[in-house]
Amino acid sequence: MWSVSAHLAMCIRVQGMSGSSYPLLCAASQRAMCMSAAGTVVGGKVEGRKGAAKESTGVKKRGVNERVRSFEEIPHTGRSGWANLVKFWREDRFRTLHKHMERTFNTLGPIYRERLGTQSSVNIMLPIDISELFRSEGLHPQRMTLEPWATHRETRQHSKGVFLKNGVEWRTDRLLLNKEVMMSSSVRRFLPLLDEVARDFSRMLQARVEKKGQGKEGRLSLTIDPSPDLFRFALEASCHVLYGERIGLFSSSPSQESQKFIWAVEKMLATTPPLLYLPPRLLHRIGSPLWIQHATAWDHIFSHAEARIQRGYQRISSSQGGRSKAGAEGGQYTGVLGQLMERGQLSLDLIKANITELMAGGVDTTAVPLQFALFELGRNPEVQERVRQQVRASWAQAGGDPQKALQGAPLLKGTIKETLRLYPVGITVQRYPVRDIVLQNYHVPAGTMVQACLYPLGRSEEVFKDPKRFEPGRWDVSREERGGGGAEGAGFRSLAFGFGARQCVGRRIAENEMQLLLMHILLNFRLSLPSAQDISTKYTLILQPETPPRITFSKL
Ligand code: HEM
Repeated sequence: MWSVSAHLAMCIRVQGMSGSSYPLLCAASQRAMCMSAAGTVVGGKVEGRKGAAKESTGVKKRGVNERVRSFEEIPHTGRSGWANLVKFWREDRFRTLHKHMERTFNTLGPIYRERLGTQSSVNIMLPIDISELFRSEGLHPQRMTLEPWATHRETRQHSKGVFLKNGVEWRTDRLLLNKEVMMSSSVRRFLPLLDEVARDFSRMLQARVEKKGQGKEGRLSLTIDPSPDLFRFALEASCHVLYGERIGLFSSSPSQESQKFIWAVEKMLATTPPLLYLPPRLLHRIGSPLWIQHATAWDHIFSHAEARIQRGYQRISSSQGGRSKAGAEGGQYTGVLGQLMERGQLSLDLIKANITELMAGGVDTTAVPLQFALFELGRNPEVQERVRQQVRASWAQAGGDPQKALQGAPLLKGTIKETLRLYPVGITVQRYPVRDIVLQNYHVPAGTMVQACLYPLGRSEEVFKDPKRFEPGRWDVSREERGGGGAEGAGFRSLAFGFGARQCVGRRIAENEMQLLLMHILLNFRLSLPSAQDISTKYTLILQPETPPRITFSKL
C-alpha cells in the first residue's frame, strides 16, 4: 500500500480488534445534542421515536421521557486504564481477549466500558440493538491510523507508499475499489481464477495422499496439519486475483520470499495487540523488542508487496501496450491491479496502497477460518456428509461452472458463516459514532470507540439456539438474502465481515475462495480427526487455534 496506518486500518479494524485508533472526524462539538437512530437526546431524556427499541431483539423498551442514563453509569471493568493494562500484561490476557470479553459480558451484562492503557472502549453485543451503531457511522466513515507506526516511520525513515485517505476522499476511492472486488460483475471475472487455485490445491493434496498416505489401495488416508498449505493457498489465491498471475506456491520449490511474506504477516499480527495500548513515547522504552519485531515485520511486508506490485505493473503495462482497453473490455482478465490501472481513476500511489492492503489482508484472514472449517467438518461427519451431498449434486449440474456450483450449494456458504460465528477471525467490529447515540438507554458521546464483540455474540444462548452445535443449515442463506442479506438480513447476528460502507472490502474474494476450497476438498476427500476435543484458541489480532488442528484426509 503504502502506509501502515492503512494497513493496520485493515488488519486491525478489519480484524476488528480493539485497535488503537484516532478518530479524525468526530469533533467534540458534535457531542452537545445529537440525533441517535433511536431517539434524540435532549436534556438527558429521550424523545422517543417509534420502533426505536425492538422487542424482538430483546432491547429494553424505553418509555417516552424515561431518563437516559449517563455514559459514566455504563458498567465498567475498572477506572484506571493503567492498572487494567498491568493486569492484562501480568495475566497474559491479550492472548485470551475474546474469553475475557465473554466473561465480562456474563458478569456485567451486554454493555460495558473498558479502559486499557491509552485505549477506552464501550463493548456491546446482542441483544443490544447494534443497528444503532451502524446507523450512526455517518456518511464519512473513518479509517483508523496507528500512531506508533507513524513514529516508526519517523524514526526509521521508512517512507514507502502513501497513507490511504479518510472521510469523503476515502469513500470515493473505496467506491472505485468496490467495482473491482465487490460487485457481482467483478466476482464473475475473478471466480474462475480462485477456482483454478482451489482445484490445484486439491490435486496437490491428492498427490500427497497417494504418495504418503496409509491404508488399502483406493482407501488411502493421510493425517496432517494442513495450516502451512492453507496459508500458501490463501496467498496464491489472492495474488492470482490481484495480479492475474500464479506465483507457484504449490510447486516443489515455492518461492522463499513468499514464505517470508507469510511469516511477516503472522509476526506483524502477533506483535500488534500489546502495542496498541501503549503511547508511542513509551514504546521505545518498554515495548522495545516487541516493537522492533513488529516494525521489522512491516518492513518486510512492504518491500515484498512493493516488489510484487512492481513486477505486476511492468508486466501489465507491456501487455496492455500503453492504454489499450483489453482488461476492462472483455480481453484477458489482468487482475485487480490491471483493472485499476486500466481505469486510471486512482493515482498509482493509491493503487499500490490498496493492492498492498489487499495482499496483506488476504492471507491469515482466510487461511485461519479454513483450518476451523476443516476441523468442524471433520468432527461433525453427519454435517460433512450433508454438505457433500449438496455439493456433489450441484457440481454435477453446474457443468464445471464454479459460480453455478456455489449457487447450488448454499450449505457451503452456511459452513463459512457457521465457522465465523464460532471462530470470528476479527473478534470485534468497531465504530466511532459521528454523533451521540443511545445504546441500551445509555448515552454514548460521539467519537467514543464502540465495539460489537463477535466471539461472545456468536456463542450466546440468547442469540443462537444451541450455540455450541456446528450447524451450517441454521443460516438459511436464501431467506436471509431475500431479507436484505448480510448482517442486517440476519438481524446483525452475522457481522464477521463488518457492516455498511466500511465492511470488509475483501469479503467477496474471501467468501468465494473459502467456499471453492471446501467444495473441491469435499468432492475428493472424507475428513476426520485424530481427536474431536474442542480446539483452544488464542487472540493475536486475529482469532486462531492455539495449535493448528491435525486433519485426516481420506481419498474418496
Ligand atoms: C474470512 C475472511 C475475512 C474476514 C472475516 C474479514 C473481516 C473484516 C472486517 C470485520 C473488517 C472491518 C469491517 C468493518 O469495520 O465493518 C474488514 C476490513 C477489511 N478487510 Fe477483511 N476480512 C476477511 C478477509 C479479507 C480478505 C481476503 C481481504 C483482502 C483480499 C481483506 C481485506 C480487508 C480490507 C482491505 C479491509 C479494510 C476495508 C476498509 O476499511 O475500507 N479481508 N475485514
